[in-house]
Amino acid sequence: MLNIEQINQFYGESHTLWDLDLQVVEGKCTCLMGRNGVGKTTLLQCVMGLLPIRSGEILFEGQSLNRQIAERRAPLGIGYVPQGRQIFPTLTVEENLRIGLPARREKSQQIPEFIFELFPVLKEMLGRRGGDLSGGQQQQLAIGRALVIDPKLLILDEPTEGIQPNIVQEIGDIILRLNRDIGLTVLLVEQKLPFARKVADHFCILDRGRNVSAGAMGDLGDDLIKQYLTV
Ligand SMILES: Nc1ncnc2c1ncn2[C@@H]1O[C@H](COP(=O)(O)OP(=O)(O)OP(=O)(O)O)[C@@H](O)[C@H]1O
Repeated sequence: MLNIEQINQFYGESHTLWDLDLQVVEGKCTCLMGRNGVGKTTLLQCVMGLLPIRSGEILFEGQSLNRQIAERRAPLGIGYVPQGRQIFPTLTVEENLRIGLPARREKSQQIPEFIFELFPVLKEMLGRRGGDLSGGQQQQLAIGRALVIDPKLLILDEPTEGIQPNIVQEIGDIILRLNRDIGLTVLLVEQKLPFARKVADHFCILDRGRNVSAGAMGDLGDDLIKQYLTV
């Protein structure tokens, strides 16, 4: 569904992503892993059109995203939950959710009810300002906001970062439900190994901007973990 082919990315003169390939298979959950600073967020931002690539190609459903502006991603069906959530703190929960409505593939003025089935807390807090929510509730809002566009591919950047354990569990269950029951394709960055093992079918490990290993989650063994993931 998403094919990244030989991309190179630079911050100024600093070469950050090197000839990087990644395949995200339709209907599966792929977890991007690696230590801090290896380029995971940079890669997601390239996919979202928020950072330019110098060479290579990013294809979504066979169509090149290289020359498409960032705003085209949502109408094509790519939902994005950025690192740190980036909800609008002074807007209400409802206003945060409504932001995605114009980008829905099937136009609607209504926030889809299934978002409130997944996250009942958002319905209870519709009139609250985003900034007044707890970290876990903000993460649920960020995921809900990405789902408003009715995505085919959901991209999440460290959805469990700084979240209390019971909400981490809930977010894991929701990713599983979206992926396995509803068939949504998922690409996520995740550093917590048990969480990654629970939700993902495939892994891809980055090290210093390169894809150094990829495969089925069941094949992620101790050697790889020791070499590339433990601190
Ligand atoms: N705006 C920027 N300008 C210059 N260098 C940057 C910028 N953002 C990130 N970098 C550098 O690019 C490299 C990759 O960073 P990136 O945030 O993509 O890594 P990451 O794997 O997502 O790390 P983390 O797990 O800490 O979020 C790092 O060396 C980082 O310092």
